[in-house]
Amino acid sequence: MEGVGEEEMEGVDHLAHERNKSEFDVDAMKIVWAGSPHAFDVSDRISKLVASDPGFRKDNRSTLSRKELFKNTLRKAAYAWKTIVDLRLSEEEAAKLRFYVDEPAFTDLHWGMFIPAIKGQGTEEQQQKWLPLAYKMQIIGCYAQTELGHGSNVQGLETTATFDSQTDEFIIHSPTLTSSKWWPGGLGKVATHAIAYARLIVGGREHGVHGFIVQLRSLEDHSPLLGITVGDIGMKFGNGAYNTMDNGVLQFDHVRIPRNQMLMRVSQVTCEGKYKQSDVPRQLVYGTMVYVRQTIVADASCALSRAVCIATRYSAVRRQFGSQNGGPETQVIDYKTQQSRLFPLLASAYAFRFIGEWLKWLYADVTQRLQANDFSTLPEAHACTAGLKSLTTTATADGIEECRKLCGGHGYLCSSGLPELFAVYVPACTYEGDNTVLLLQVARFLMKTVSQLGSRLSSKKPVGTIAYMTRVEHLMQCRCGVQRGFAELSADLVEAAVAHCQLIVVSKFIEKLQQEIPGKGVKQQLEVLCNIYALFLLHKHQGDFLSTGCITPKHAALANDELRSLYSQVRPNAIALVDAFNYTDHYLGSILGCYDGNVYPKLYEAAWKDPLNESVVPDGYHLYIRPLLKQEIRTARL
Ligand SMILES: CC/C=C\C/C=C\C/C=C\C/C=C/C(=O)SCCNC(=O)CCNC(=O)[C@H](O)C(C)(C)COP(=O)(O)OP(=O)(O)OC[C@H]1O[C@@H](n2cnc3c(N)ncnc32)[C@H](O)[C@@H]1OP(=O)(O)O
Ligand SMILES: Cc1cc2nc3c(=O)[nH]c(=O)nc-3n(C[C@H](O)[C@H](O)[C@H](O)COP(=O)(O)OP(=O)(O)OC[C@H]3O[C@@H](n4cnc5c(N)ncnc54)[C@H](O)[C@@H]3O)c2cc1C
Repeated sequence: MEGVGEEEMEGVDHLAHERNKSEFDVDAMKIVWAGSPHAFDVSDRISKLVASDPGFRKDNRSTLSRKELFKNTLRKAAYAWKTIVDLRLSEEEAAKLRFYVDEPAFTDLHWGMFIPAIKGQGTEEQQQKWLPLAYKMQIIGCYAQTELGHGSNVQGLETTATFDSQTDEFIIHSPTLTSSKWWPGGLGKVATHAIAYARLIVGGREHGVHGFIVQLRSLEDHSPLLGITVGDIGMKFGNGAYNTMDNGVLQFDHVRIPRNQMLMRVSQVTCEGKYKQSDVPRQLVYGTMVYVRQTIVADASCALSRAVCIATRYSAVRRQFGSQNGGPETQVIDYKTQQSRLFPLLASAYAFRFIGEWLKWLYADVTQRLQANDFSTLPEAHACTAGLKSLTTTATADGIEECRKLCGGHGYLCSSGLPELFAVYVPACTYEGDNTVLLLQVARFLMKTVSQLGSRLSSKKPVGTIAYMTRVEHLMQCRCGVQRGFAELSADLVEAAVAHCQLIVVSKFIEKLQQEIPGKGVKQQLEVLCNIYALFLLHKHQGDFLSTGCITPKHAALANDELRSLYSQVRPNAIALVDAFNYTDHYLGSILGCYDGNVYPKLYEAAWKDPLNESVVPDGYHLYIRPLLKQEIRTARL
């Protein structure tokens, strides 16, 4: 490294003056962010464990070829498993460890979808057989639903599962090219088993899409089993990024599996070839998606807070213009324009944290009710998970990109961590349900509720997240008909669905503030953030609020004045508010966001480590540069 003194690299906290300005107890806020003292302890311990272990180093990802990258991911997954076993980590600690390793891998799908699918849709017997193997990773599973021709339209899947009563087996088959499974993570190169979704055919009759446990690869030598064609679907968006994952393609050629490998909690096929439906609603076949959507909402705040932490710290370090009498220039975080772009994202990170917490509670509640055969809250749980997944992932992906822009040119460097964060995160707007398709589900739920409000026959009063509807006068007077024009009005209905979900986020943030929150100044800071979140939305959508007569122009102006004042209140606390996320430099993976704010020497040093700088004269000079300079280009071999 050239030109950087040791003292500039080590030990000095360049953000100390910012930290000294804060007006609240950061340690208490860390507990609020983590959810509880216990959750903080686990998260803090495990994040430090991962950060201090060279086996989990991740700063070289963008320079590796796909093959090297993938092999490195396999190594890390194996090393993570060894660490989990050696240290006898609990399930909670193990999940945190995978989280802080921070690399998309087949294990996400194994633990995040394969196991939950068996738990949610398998019978007791099936769970007893498969879960111990999966927990010990003696089998590795993926979730194979999407096909080349159909993803959103699950009922349009073409793979078939035909019951053969002679052998007591299902024959799993891909009848067309478009029925090839396409996208499942972990499928391409690793999974030994899949939960494959296929149209069930019994005695010549079709019974819709069901899940089946299918072995794909030999447990001895990993070769595909008879009738299975399987591979990776190729490079995806961004260098490094999600290419650590082996999203796969899979074709079945009349693959036979025993009858007891159909997931039979929701419906069963007997050995005589009888199809039986349990009392539970058919939609429970979609249960794994509801579960994962809920975890995606909980994770959105992690990705957004990470980007916000980077952009906030860097905005306090970066100075441009405004030097007075040769003094320092202005920190860019002091520009009102920077604040008006950054602080709503900081507020969103906190808002999404709390909505994630609440959704976890809602999911646990609906699960408990389902076990007691109470299905009444399932439609609301579906609408909430679908809608909030859509809202939080869209806002988070857009927010990460905005944070990159807030960091100016340096935000475009891979060493800022933001390009990779965006590339890894943005598919969340598509997987587990395209965000528009999911909002249409919310709209459908809202319209159904409105039509019931208008019906004299219905005695149902809306409760939970739709209770407010009884207080909206024109909705109460609405007389159904809404279902008829649904497709025509769908673009507007999607906007209504977003507004409904925003209302949930704001009201749950307000509810959070009604709880006791210990720690000096902590509640006050959260109140400021909550007001920013709500007023920013009001400001952004003031056209809608004004045109519907919900507010007057005077209200709109007052809201905007208040917003500016709130930004000034956040300013001295901004660094402490992102410190409260308690992220290690390893997890952040960003020179711009490093804790000590010593950005420039680190950027300078990192540049010299780039493989292109290994030689002063680049490879290719003699072939392509010198002939150009010497005007010998016509004779050069190109
Ligand atoms: C810890 C981390 C964990 C895991 C790792 C996380 C991420 C790893 C990265 C990636 C993994 C990605 C995995 C995947 O992407 S898996 C594939 C996901 N695919 C989808 O999400 C497809 C989206 N499509 C659908 O969900 C459905 O097909 C859709 C709901 C759009 C339409 O279904 P269908 O046509 O059958 O239904 P409708 O006629 O519209 O509705 C009928 C009825 O059912 C209700 N409904 C629909 N879905 C559900 C549900 N999930 N739960 C409950 N109820 C549901 C719907 O509202 C209708 O009700 P009603 O109006 O009363 O008739
Ligand atoms: C990184 C990644 C990982 C994935 N992992 C898995 C996995 O592990 N397992 C698995 O099974 N799948 C997986 N998927 C697949 C994923 O679930 C689907 O891609 C997703 O559900 C969207 O479906 P689609 O691709 O068919 O999109 P499409 O439905 O083809 O969407 C294309 C466009 O059409 C629009 N559209 C579609 N239907 C409607 C409608 N009714 N009304 C209005 N507009 C509509 C959409 O909004 C979108 O703009 C993964 C995908 C990605 C990108």
